[in-house]
Amino acid sequence: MPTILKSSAKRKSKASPVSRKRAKTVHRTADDLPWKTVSRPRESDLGNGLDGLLELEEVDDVQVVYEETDAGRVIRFKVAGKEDEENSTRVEESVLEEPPFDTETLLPNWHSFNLHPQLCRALYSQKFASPTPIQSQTLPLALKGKDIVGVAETGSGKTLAYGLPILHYLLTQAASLPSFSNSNPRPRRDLRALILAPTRELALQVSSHLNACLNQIQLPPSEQPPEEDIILPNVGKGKSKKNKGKANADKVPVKPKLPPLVSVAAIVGGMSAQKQRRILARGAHSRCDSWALWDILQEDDDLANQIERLRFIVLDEADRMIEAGHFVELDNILRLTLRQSKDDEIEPEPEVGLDATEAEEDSKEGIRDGELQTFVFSATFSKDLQKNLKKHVRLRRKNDKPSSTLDDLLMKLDFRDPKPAVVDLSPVGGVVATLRESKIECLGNDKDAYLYYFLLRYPGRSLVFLSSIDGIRRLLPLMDLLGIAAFPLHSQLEQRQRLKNLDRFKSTPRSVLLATDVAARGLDVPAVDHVVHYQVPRTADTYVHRNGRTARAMRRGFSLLIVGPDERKLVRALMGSLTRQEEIPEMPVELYLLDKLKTRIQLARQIDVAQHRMRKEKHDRNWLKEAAEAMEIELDSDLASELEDEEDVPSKRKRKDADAKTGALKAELKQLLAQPLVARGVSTRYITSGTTSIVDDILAGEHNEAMVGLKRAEAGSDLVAVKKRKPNVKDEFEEWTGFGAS
Ligand SMILES: Nc1ncnc2c1ncn2[C@@H]1O[C@H](COP(=O)(O)OP(=O)(O)OP(=O)(O)O)[C@@H](O)[C@H]1O
Repeated sequence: MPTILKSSAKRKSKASPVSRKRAKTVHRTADDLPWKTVSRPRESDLGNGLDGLLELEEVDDVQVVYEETDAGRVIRFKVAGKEDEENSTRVEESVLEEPPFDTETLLPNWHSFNLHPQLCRALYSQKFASPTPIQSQTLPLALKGKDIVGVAETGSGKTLAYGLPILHYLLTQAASLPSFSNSNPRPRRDLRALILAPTRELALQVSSHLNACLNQIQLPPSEQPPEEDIILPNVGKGKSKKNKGKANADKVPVKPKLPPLVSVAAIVGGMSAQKQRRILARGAHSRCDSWALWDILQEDDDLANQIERLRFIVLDEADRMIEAGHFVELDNILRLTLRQSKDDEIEPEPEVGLDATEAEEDSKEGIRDGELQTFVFSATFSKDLQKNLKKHVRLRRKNDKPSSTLDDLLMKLDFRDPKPAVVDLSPVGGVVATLRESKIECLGNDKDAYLYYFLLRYPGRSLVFLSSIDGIRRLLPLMDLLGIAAFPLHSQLEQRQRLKNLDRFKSTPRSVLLATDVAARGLDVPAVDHVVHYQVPRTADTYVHRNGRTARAMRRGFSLLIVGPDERKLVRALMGSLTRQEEIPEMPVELYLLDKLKTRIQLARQIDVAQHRMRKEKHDRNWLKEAAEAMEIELDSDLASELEDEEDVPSKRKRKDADAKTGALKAELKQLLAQPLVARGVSTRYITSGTTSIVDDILAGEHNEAMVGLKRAEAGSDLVAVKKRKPNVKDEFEEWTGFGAS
């Protein structure tokens, strides 16, 4: 039995003796009863997964009443108060007795926005004392109905910048809906807001971020579900004759739970289509969707109609959407949001600049009541694009061609606001102030050793970006053999596995996520210490977004570029594209230790190759037999004996030899891993002697555990001084436009 404490039950237990006394009997569903976990002595811990048997729950002050109804004998649960119904007050009224949320005192920095008190309560409980700059600049505009194009650095709180105005609107609207009553259960809610995100993880993350605000919501008395009793199967013996032949009381369903006031759901690919339809059928107010939505829309006319009546549409990481190559689906969804009457072509407006006076102009207009409001957010929008957006915003499309550029895409958006506000808070050079960048230049073949060195030298949570899935598949077993906790994340993993790996990464403080750029955008893992670019990214935007997985919400972060000889030009071009004046500093490396690590890596590679060969041989031997078994056919006797022959004595011996060789390599690696890595000049025999004394560091707890003789240090604290870039090199940068970089 799950422990579900509905808000009213919670309040009841907290209520003072006076309000308890005044509380009246309230009917609850079995799940809604105020269950409490039964405490038990520690000795009773059975272990072995049997604990679940002992997770008992109990409930107090509940009266079980049997009642004869037309449907037969039913059980009703009554959460009893002290007084009878006539001279009592509804327990929910204790809500009214609670002081309303005092935003002015508790959240003075949010007060001026006049957000719904329930949202303020949620912000307060999440300890969001002040709005971030993008939130404080966009909120007033959004709340007065402006369409917004928002650009701000990674990790700066863009989700709530668009999420809060949506939730505020929906909560305010919900308050004006008719209240519950037995005769008026809340009707199924329409879809009011659609948030499109480029990756599944991002869609799920946005959904949980917004739900974190909704989870705090306490319903006012008028919005509490009607007092409905749960009808459970008839357990009594005496079924009245009268009811025989009528609807079988045993099958009387439990009344469905009423949906919450506002809900957010994620529709993502890789989830069962049935489950997604169920989510939609329940009627979520607002949801974070991705491409999977289009599949459902094609079969659901009702939902398609709801899209036409949306109140909000959001494109999160809009520039990535066009890269992801899903123009067709996106176009189709956006086309549904067009209003027929507005679909006519409108002459382009004269071009206007993006100066301060314009921002003032922007704030004058807005959408009309009930119209669709559009938010487009990203950390990277080119200035050109913003200008084009301004210039063409009123040029509604007549052409039905799919979008291929961000300009096209934005033009597909049916901005109702004649002058959408562009709020551009992108940092100079594209990098947040709390991020430290560095690079290592090395031979391509040495990248593994440098990565390994970095992970040991600066233990923490590191997100390593690779440009290919094959690269991840190669690196993963090496990490495993070297004893480093590493998890993969790429598009060829099943969705469940992707989420599981992400969770493992989040919950393992010293771990590595080996990811493709599927993880570059939007992912909010608060404690990522380092981002490593195993390969130099192909565009400046990708560099910015990858780096944005660390140094989020004003925390410190570090990024490392591992640059092969053939990538140096690319790095220069990247810096030019970001209009950087200074070179990225070099990360210092103890080359003496690096050589030792190379030996380990070499061994790990040999083991991996040997294991791979063995697996492949086994697979080749077995596949025909397995295929035959799967198809339930018998192999031709000649073929069968041929396969048997392959199992002859010499090949068995060969396999045994190979096994032994791999075992020996593994033992050697194990021995190497067990030996401490000792920095040059350190005596391990007499730890107080040598050129570097390690005793003091050990006593002060400042030593690096994996590398004896090196102090524990934060990545970036020991970077080599930065050189100014040469002017002639700068010219070369400026010519480069990146590989599809905006
Ligand atoms: N007002 C606030 N005060 C403190 N923290 C906040 C506030 N608003 C949001 N955050 C936190 O900041 C973190 C980053 O927020 P969010 O994911 O919205 O950033 P973002 O700008 O969308 O980043 P990206 O561009 O990488 O997608 C989140 O963990 C969020 O909970």
